[in-house]
Amino acid sequence: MCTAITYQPRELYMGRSLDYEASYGEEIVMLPRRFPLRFRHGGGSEQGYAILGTAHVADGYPLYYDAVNEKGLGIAGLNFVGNARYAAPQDGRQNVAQFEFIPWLLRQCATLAEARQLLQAVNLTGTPFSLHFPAAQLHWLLADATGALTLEPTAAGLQIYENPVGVLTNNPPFPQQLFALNNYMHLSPRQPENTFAPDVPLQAYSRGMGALGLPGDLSSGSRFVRAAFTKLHSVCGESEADCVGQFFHIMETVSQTRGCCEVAPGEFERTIYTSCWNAARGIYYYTTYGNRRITAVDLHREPLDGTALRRYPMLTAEDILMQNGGADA
Ligand SMILES: C[C@H](CCC(=O)NCCS(=O)(=O)O)[C@H]1CC[C@H]2[C@@H]3CC[C@@H]4C[C@H](O)CC[C@]4(C)[C@H]3C[C@H](O)[C@]12C
Repeated sequence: MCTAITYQPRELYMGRSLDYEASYGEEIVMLPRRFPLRFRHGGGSEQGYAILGTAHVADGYPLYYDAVNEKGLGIAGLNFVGNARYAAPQDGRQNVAQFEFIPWLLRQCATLAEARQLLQAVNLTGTPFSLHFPAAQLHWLLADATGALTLEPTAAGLQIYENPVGVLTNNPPFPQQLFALNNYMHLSPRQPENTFAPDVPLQAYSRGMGALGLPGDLSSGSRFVRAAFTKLHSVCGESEADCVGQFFHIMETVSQTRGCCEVAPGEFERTIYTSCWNAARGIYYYTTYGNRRITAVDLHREPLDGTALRRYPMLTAEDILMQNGGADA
């Protein structure tokens, strides 16, 4: 499972959690403007916008999970197993294999409006990257500071939905996830009033009772509602650190603790990493299951006009500051 959100207290922050039982070996990967990209079904580009995100690099190719470009357009791919359908390559159309979708899009689009335009013509194919990597069944959250879209590849082609809450999880398809919010319209960060039976002496005996009924389990549908409620009521401070910290707090409400979701005997899903980028500044922050210290890679400290990928393996060891009893104590 995974959850992706946008969060825009002022500037736009966007990111995702990746929940899985195993890691493929994720790295923070910067693709510079002049990295030559060849597309599987023809064509390529010698240059375009620089991209920063999480990828698994295979044979020198960045298989991106989520990323942002230097213009602030960002995207995250999440599992959509059982519902994603890709097409076969077709003559006369722009054929893009799903594994090259993120670099293909972020390389050439500066804005959501440009992306929306370009997506009209795309034919997303199920072409596998290699025998080792069959096509992942995904859907995507795509956003810039003007808004967010959900992209779902179906048998009828790529469905493009406005995403007014800026949240995406896995199944069911996005329209059903969004519809489910209707069931929770009574939830509130304020204490409830007794409309149940005013003549019965009911009391709000604990804080937080306005959100009683917010689903607490780990299913996709429940994480969607919980992330939306938390994000939409989130209040955050002014500084970059305040906003980034608050973003990770929102994501903690949907994080997976090893042991609570068994996917095979003795195998458990966990939140392998959580990312958060400041779209305008091109700073990519992340935490991992093992290391909760926020680590960052800044696109603008990289050689943007380069030709070679720049790679930073994710840090996965806990980094605990011992505050007393040190050498100089
Ligand atoms: C497994 C992850 C989703 C986690 C998730 O949601 N787990 C819950 C299952 S459930 O939905 O709740 O049942 C997904 C998310 C992004 C994916 C990569 C995208 C690039 C590349 C595309 C290629 O085609 C295949 C290899 C490739 C490296 C992909 C591997 C894998 O597929 C990744 C990591």
